[in-house]
Amino acid sequence: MIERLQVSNLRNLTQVNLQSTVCNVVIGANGSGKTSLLEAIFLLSRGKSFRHHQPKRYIQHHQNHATVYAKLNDDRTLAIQKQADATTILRLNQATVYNQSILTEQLPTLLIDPSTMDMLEQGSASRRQLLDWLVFHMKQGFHPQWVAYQRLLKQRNSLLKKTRQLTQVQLAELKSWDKGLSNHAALIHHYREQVFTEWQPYFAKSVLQLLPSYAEKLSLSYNAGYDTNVALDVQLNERLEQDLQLGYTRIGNHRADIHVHWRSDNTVRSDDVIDSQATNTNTASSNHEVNAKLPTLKEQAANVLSRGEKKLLITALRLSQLPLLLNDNKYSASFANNSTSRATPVVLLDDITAELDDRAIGILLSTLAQLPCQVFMTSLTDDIVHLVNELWSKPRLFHVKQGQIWSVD
Ligand SMILES: Nc1ncnc2c1ncn2[C@@H]1O[C@H](COP(=O)(O)OP(=O)(O)OP(=O)(O)O)[C@@H](O)[C@H]1O
Repeated sequence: MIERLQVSNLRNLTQVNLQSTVCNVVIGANGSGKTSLLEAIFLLSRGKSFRHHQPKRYIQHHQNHATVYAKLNDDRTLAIQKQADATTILRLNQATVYNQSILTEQLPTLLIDPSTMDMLEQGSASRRQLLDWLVFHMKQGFHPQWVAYQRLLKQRNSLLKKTRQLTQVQLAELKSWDKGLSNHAALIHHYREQVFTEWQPYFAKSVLQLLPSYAEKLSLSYNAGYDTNVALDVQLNERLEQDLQLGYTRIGNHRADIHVHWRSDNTVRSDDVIDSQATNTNTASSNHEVNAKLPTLKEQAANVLSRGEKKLLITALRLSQLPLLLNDNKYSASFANNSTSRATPVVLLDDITAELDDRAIGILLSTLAQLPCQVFMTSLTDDIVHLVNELWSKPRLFHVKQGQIWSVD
């Protein structure tokens, strides 16, 4: 859990130094710096912003670098410095580290914010990242495979981009990359599929809590990005001509996706049946018939749900990952070996009241309050403070104005 957080030169946060607790509520007007605070924590955990890829966008104007430092409750310290030329300096317990995944492992962050609310309609990247966040934290072997796969994919794509006609030497090189890609792909798919299978019942439970009228109607499916019954290199070989024309690799783990499906109830109530039969004098059907069958409709949930319901669905997708991660033995064991406590996930909830009604906010917060995680939530008003006080003991309340943050208690 983050006990102390220091941020400097990130957007309008010139110097922030705050002591945090399990539940932290950050209140301020539009443009005051609330999201920037969550962005700082996310940057420390993931090495990138959730708003802009280029550091110069979030480094404070006229400054060379932005820095985020956190001291955790077991005295571990984490720090990141991002420079305008995208150079990154990472520190764990004051020692320089060269791999962001080391900090990510120490500080798992889960973001629920309005900008990800169209992830159901967008391309597959954000949905794939959702699954990969879980896989990263639950399967230690996943990350090295993923890094190796990405490296080979990059080489392959730059060759495909360069030419439409391969020389014999290039073809041989491409085939050896494809072999490597195929081996990594099989393992990446294996990890993803395992985690996906474990995730499904947790998702169903979250839907039951957050969207009870859709319980049993919403389901998840995982698409590996290629036909997993055939080795990836065989498929890449078969469609090499098409990839050469496209200039990139069309199939593989990098195209994996998660879909949320909505399925209609295929029965209608008995009185509906009676009503519809009343207009049909020729029918011989009995009025006692209870369940009439209608064809089951199935389509992408995004086409059916309202905006508020979509937000709840995305919240359910993210929130359902936390109890799974916390119940996962490997996740707990990996931290038991070399530290006094496992990493407490940090949930970042931006603009909590946007598009959610009071009932949904109540369910979301009470679900979070039951999980052993740390929460930073932002809000324009203090309407939620009363509820937060009921659910958490000693939450901390912060006010933000023009990049200045102070604790109210
Ligand atoms: N690179 C930058 N340097 C300095 N200030 C910046 C930079 N980028 C953005 N800002 C400013 O930082 C301020 C804080 O933005 P932020 O998105 O954190 O506000 P917010 O409190 O979350 O607002 P809202 O409630 O409207 O979402 C904005 O006023 C913005 O103009």
